Amino acid sequence: MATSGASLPLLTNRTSIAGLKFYVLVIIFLAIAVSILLITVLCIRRNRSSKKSQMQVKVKHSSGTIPLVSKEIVEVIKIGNVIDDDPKMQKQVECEIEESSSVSVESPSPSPENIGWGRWYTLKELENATGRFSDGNVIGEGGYGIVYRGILQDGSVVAVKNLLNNKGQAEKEFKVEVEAIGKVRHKNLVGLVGYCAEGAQRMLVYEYVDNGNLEQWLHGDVGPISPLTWDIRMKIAVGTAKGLAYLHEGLEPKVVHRDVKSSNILLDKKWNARVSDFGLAKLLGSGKSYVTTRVMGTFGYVSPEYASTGMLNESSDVYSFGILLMELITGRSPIDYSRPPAEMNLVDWFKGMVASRRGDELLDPLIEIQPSPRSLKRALLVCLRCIDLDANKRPKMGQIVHMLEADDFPFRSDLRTREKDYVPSQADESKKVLYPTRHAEPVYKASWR
Ligand SMILES: Nc1ncnc2c1ncn2[C@@H]1O[C@H](COP(=O)(O)OP(=O)(O)OP(=O)(O)O)[C@@H](O)[C@H]1O
Repeated sequence: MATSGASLPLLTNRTSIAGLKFYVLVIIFLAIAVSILLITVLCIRRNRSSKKSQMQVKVKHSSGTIPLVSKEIVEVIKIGNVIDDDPKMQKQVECEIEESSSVSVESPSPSPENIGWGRWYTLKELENATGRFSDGNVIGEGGYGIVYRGILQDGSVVAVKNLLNNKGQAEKEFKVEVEAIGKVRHKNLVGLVGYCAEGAQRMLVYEYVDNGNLEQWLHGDVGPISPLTWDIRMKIAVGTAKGLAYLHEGLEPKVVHRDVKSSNILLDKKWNARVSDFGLAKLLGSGKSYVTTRVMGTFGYVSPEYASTGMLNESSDVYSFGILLMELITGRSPIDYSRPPAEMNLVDWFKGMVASRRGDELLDPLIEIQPSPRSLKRALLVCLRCIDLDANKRPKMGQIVHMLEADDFPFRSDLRTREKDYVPSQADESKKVLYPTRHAEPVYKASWR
């Protein structure tokens, strides 16, 4: 009794904070603490349930005929030249070398009439098209935001990429993307049909490609026999090469994609390849390489010189294309930690197998009908040339198109190389084919368009 009696005057004492009594302050403090706690708990629960429903939606949406791939996108922060080797951290490389000064953060403010190449959509139009961005219309989610399927008022089907707008970085990428790809049209590229920039919202509206992406078909559950036959795989490789050749050689200024990978190769029902996601593309002045202010790409596909120096030109895309072609041949991911250590890195395993003349064992076991040895050798040689450590020795994308299509490649060009550059050993034909000492550059006709 004596104790509580003594504490009462202390509680009723006035404090120096706005002359409030001590007990009032205690009550205010407790109320704030309880509110913060409640808000935190509510936020966590909401977050969890929205993530869960998004996952369910993704499964629902693509469970038809397109296989699912479980994706964990993790950012890898690169310090200096060392790429983090932690397996858990290797899905995505995103290295900030220094803040870009060339790209303005201002929102574009076009009018529907003046953008020329497409349309500026209002938020309302895109809300209507996507059922208010309903979960049922989610196609998937990438590093830049959620992609929705939408039907415009004229009945055309589109993919609406709702960019994460709360990051300055996404705004910059948005502007780069719009300006770089707005006017680009090619049968092997996913066309941008418009965009929306309203308030804080930033959205890109693309043509809809209806048969999933290459990553899903290569690494999803397709059963014991892949629907991607050898011929289909080569068709996808050639189509991708044509799309990239157009970006590199058919535009002025040229465009380097910067994130060539299997999830960015969309497929239609006839297995035509459509290269998507120009979010990382950057316009380049012709004839010069370009030191970019940011290095971006996906781990496993990034060329060594691009990863370490930020030196960017189209040969970085050629390297990534080489990895993609390896992926098509082998059905393996560029980095796969579920494999034995010697096979985790696709490039190392691939080179080792070729060096020990076991090239035919590289073939994806899910391919039922084997390609001809000539066709396989041609593809293997193209891979090796694309991943040449000397970026200057890598072929151009237009040349790659011809190499992949030419019936007599590598045999004719290899013959020329041998005649001109070195005395052939008596080694077997495959060794000669796969290891020319210098790359012959046959004269290619520019027919890749
Ligand atoms: N035009 C399109 N038509 C149909 N599906 C698309 C289209 N664009 C993207 N998608 C699908 O939406 C999903 C997300 O694509 P997005 O390009 O945003 O990410 P990603 O390529 O998976 O990853 P990242 O952002 O790292 O490139 C993928 O499943 C992709 O196949």
